[in-house]
Amino acid sequence: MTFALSESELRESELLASVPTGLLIGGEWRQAASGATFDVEDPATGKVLVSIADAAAEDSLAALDAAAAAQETWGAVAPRERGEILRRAFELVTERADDFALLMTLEMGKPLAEAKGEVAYGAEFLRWFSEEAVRTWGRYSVSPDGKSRLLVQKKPVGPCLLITPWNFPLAMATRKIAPAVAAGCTMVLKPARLTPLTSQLFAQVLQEAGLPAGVLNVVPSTRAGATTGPLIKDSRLRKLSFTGSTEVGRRLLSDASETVLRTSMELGGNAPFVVFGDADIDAAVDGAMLAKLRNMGEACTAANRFIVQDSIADEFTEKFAARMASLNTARGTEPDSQIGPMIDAKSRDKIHSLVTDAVTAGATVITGGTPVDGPGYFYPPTILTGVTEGSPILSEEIFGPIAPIVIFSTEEEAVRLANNTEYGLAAYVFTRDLNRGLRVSEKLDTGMLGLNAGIISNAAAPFGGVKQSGLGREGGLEGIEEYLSTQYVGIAVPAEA
Ligand SMILES: NC(=O)c1ccc[n+]([C@@H]2O[C@H](COP(=O)([O-])OP(=O)(O)OC[C@H]3O[C@@H](n4cnc5c(N)ncnc54)[C@H](O)[C@@H]3O)[C@@H](O)[C@H]2O)c1
Ligand SMILES: O=CCCC(=O)O
Repeated sequence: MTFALSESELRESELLASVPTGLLIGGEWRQAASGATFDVEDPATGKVLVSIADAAAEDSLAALDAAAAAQETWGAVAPRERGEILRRAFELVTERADDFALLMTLEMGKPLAEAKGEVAYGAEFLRWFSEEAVRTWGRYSVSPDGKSRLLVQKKPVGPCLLITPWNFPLAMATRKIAPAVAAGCTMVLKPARLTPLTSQLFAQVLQEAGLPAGVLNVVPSTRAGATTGPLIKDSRLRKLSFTGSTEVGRRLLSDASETVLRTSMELGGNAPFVVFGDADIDAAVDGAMLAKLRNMGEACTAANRFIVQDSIADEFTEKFAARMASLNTARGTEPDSQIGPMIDAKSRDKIHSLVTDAVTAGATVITGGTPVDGPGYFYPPTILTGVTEGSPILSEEIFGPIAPIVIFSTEEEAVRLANNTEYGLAAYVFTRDLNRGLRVSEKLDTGMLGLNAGIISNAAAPFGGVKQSGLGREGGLEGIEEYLSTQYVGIAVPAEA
């Protein structure tokens, strides 16, 4: 007996069939040397979407050979030409926004509307760095004693290893690839094992946009450490840019120290969301929904701890809980889906154990708190009150739609609670008092802060953290600097004619 595919199933299978399944090495799509492949699954159903080549060390070394061979020629390409490739890639990604969005929803689970938001956000890095490619300024100056001249010039840092996470499969890739292209670097990209398909499609689009062979090489793999380790030890590699957990970042930093490899580390977060008694409560609830539920809470910028002043805590909690409880949890391809599945069973189970530990320690569940039955790794939006200080849910990155609320009474206490974490990526502050907002922003140890704003990500802004949230910045004027090295040339005073 045969069953006809529905229109949406047909669209999904056509799109999946169009994604390259090989490794991209030196401009060619090829199988892994061992012939190994791995399955990519849909987290909403657990079904296999497609199988792709599984790179091992010999493949990633071949990718580095290709990147190293292409570096000199690529570094000499005119900045305007590099910028125009990025601009064409921006246009192609934008034209194919529906394909990229559906692919991300299929492999990562986020609702289609969110996936479309990520396409727009991810594409902005291509546009932004297409404009920055021609602005890598050096300088020429007279030395203070007048006895020489100082020329400072910027050069591409050289072949880079880029390692990306699963939560924003397009934007985390474009945020690294676009500045590397703009700066004239060649690359080996190792996308996350759980979401390699978006990077595969994006690499194909870059080829269409005119990126020369060998500039970008892509090696999806199930053995991340074994595949990338030999590259980190190889003196031809000049830069490692990693986005992922603090735990893995710490390990990579240690490995990179052997060759004193230049690194950028975009790591985990534990963002406080502070609401003062003088805040516009409805605006704070709108902000809380964005800061907590963007990407179902699977974002490094996600509000992880809600720190709310006692005078407005009941009103804020009631309004926030009503909004959280009203959301529809469903496969991201369903038109009414607002919350898709968590990425995998391990992630869903970790979230649930943080919730149950908090409850055992005395917290109250206001809404949610129980995994959704059935296929897929769904967890409902959840609010906890009465969470005790020292509870793991306040110190660990939750990475799910859970909002623990703690109450404070003075500004000093709010700052102390907010800073009580090893992380320092993002924070959010809601107050009508601008002076207070600025005063508190100066006291919070984070790389980024939303003042009366629940979303801060922007290609034109320097994204990154302090403390154990990482090193370096992506996006903004700063982003291209991560891919440039500075060379100083001391020049004798020009001789008299
Ligand atoms: N600061 C940021 O900009 C930012 C952005 C997105 C995600 N993140 C963080 O990423 C984490 C979620 O992503 P994840 O679960 O994919 O993180 P992860 O650290 O498990 O994996 C990230 C990437 O590193 C690879 N990897 C894992 N072990 C490795 C090893 N030993 N050697 C080399 N590569 C290795 C993975 O395959 C993946 O490609 C969260 O902590 C989140 O906060 C940070
Ligand atoms: O997960 C963290 C990255 C999210 C972002 O770029 O806004």
